[in-house]
Amino acid sequence: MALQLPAAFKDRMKFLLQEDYDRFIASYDHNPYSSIRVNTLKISVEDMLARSPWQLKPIPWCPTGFYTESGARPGKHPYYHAGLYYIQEPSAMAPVEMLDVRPGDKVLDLCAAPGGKSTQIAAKLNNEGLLFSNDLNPERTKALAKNLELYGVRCGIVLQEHPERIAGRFPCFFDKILVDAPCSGEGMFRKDEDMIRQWTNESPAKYAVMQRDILASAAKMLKPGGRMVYSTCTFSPEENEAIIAGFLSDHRHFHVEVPACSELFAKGETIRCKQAEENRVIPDDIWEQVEHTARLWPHLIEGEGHFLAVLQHDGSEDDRVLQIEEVYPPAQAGSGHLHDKNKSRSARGFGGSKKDKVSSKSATAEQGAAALAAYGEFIKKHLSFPPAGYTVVYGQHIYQSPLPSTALDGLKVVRPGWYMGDAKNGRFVPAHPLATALHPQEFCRVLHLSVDSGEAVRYLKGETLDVEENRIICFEGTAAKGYVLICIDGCSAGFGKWQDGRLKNEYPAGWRWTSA
Ligand SMILES: C[S@@+](CC[C@H](N)C(=O)[O-])C[C@H]1O[C@@H](n2cnc3c(N)ncnc32)[C@H](O)[C@@H]1O
Repeated sequence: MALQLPAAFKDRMKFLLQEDYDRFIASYDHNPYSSIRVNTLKISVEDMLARSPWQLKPIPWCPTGFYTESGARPGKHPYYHAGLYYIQEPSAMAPVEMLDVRPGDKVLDLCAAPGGKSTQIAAKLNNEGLLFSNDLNPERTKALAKNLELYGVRCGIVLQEHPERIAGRFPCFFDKILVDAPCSGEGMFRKDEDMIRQWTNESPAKYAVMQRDILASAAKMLKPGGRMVYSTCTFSPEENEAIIAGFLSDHRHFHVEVPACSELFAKGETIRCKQAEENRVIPDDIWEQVEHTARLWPHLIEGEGHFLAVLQHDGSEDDRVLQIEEVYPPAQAGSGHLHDKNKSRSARGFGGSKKDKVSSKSATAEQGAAALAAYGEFIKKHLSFPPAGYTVVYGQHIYQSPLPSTALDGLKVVRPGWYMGDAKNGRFVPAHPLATALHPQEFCRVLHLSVDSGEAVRYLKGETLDVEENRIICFEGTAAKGYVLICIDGCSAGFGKWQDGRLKNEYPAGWRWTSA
């Protein structure tokens, strides 16, 4: 075993696993597994299998997840830049599969960055419903927002908030909540040696305090009859079974559901956990439930170490909570309103800098109305459908949001919705995330580039391309000149602007292909 595991960690694992310890330690001789999850917002699993440059082997607990063959470099392929798949560790795909997300659900991903599980939830929503993706870490929240944009999410809101503050605004609101908690990361030691360096014998107890608080806040936001999944990528029972046992003791209106695919996973570890929790009186019926939690052990499955618990609220339909449309009746795209930034603690648009931002004072009602009118015109001329939800304007940035901006007042908002573009001098300039969330048939001008011809990579590098007029596919009555949706092997990747045989590249500088 080449990895230097901390002695205290090995002692803990010996106590936890007993006769299975040797098999567990032998798993560190195996390379970590590599896998991708197909982004069904952009491409079907069948189509991805048909055009995959690598051999793909199904992951048993995730119908859209596939192991990649050794030597595959999925991060260096144009399909990655077009958001066709997310590179995600196999075990990390399990929690969302157990959340049972359906189109139309209101879902909260409370510890979401960098967005692996949020993009998985979004694919299950199929852009119908609402996804709140929150994380406390500002840097990680930027990566989260970028990933949601790359993967074509239209119904997402990104927050950077303390869970308790969100709970204050959205009590009993969500149908489904994922708490993929910050943890000591023991299950990731094989994949990421940094996690070993950061680990100390005190880490599990330190994280357990945070996990208890985050889960308690989450419970306040779940509607009666709703479902939560709690997950970690660590082995210590203090952060796993003990958190669930404590939670059930304090929340008797929840029970643990046996997860789907339970036959593939090991049961929760209650014997050792009970011994460790001997100072706390936890009734036997709770320990029986804790057994229904699941452990993904690296010596038993092809993936890294994970834990998950499905927590079902016992409430009934009688405890029905108002639906979004009842609280906030839908409005037409382009008929939104200016957001008063003084009421929001922050709102940064994609690519926006402080310099770019129009202060709420200078963004007068007149300018706001002009911006909205230009946006409405653009939508009518260029899109085949009216985007759902509310049009909200933060400074010069225009978003289409599943909620009106007043619903988010007082919260630290990173993205209030689908970023459509900017109002500049009375004009509307479309933004990159508008393009990445569109399907080819939804935009008035489309240019298809193929990976095989090399044009896709040239576009992703930011090059200007020579393109004959007859290659621009237009809606009836639309001229070839103007904004064009660029698709790579049929999936949207960004915008270009066509005129007189030249395609000006609108792919953002910060996203460009830099590989050789
Ligand atoms: C395991 S990671 C989440 C991984 C993510 N779910 C994914 O699939 O990409 C845990 C995250 O919790 C965030 N975090 C830490 N404390 C938090 C808190 N009190 N509230 C919300 N998020 C928190 C961390 O910044 C970190 O990004």
